[in-house]
Amino acid sequence: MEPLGKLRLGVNIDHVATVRNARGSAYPDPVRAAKLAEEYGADGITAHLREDRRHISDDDIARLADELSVPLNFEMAATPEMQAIALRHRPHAVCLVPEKREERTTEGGLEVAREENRLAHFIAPLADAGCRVSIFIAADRPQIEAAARIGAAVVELHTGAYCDFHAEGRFGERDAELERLREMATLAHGLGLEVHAGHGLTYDTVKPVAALPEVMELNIGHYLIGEAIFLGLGPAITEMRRLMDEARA
Ligand SMILES: CC(=O)[C@@H](O)[C@H](O)COP(=O)(O)O
Ligand SMILES: NCC(=O)COP(=O)(O)O
Repeated sequence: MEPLGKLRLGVNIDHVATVRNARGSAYPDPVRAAKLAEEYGADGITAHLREDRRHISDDDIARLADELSVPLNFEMAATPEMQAIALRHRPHAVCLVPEKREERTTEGGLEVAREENRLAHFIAPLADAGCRVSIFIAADRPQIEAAARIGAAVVELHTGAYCDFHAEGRFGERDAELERLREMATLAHGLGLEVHAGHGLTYDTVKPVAALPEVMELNIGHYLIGEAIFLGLGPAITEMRRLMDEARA
């Protein structure tokens, strides 16, 4: 299958806020980073307002919603508090993610199959408000089928396991996970869902995911913010963009 179009890069700026919050200072400002990312070709900005506010703050979301020129992808847990915040700011996209307070980072995808009824009601007002509803999801058939049934517009496939296997040198398991991502991207696209992917992607792992023809957007943050220490944020994004384009050519 031919690639379905230009692969968009969403830059996640959460971990600029992590550095800021380590000192309780006003800097570095994630909104400034988002604007720089825009200048360097980010097609969108992703920010995750965690329930514990460990990085992005409510004020960051308000400013991002007001000040960005590219679409904001607002990641949040499926809670009434977060729904109210999303309805106040009406970002371009709302991506529902699973959250556990004790986790270091997002573990696995959202449980949709067992919560179909609740989630169908939860996303309806968001869609009515004009937000594209996305579900951060494991590469798992029943979950993807349930996401389609509840009327989500987008699924974002969790690439964390694929990246972890690569980092640990478990290449057989990495390749099996990539195959699962490939099959589930095809399934999701066939069900009418737009397919995104992200979590843990690096210069070493991005190309095989970028080459999946149904994937329309990658959301990448933690690695880019780390590379920004060495290269600067703009050049770090430029290099990621180059690798994505190379994989897609
Ligand atoms: C859902 C997702 O993959 C990102 O939001 C990522 O989780 C960044 O935030 P954390 O590093 O706090 O998990
Ligand atoms: N949804 C994934 C995302 O926004 C970025 O994840 P990461 O690159 O910070 O792991």
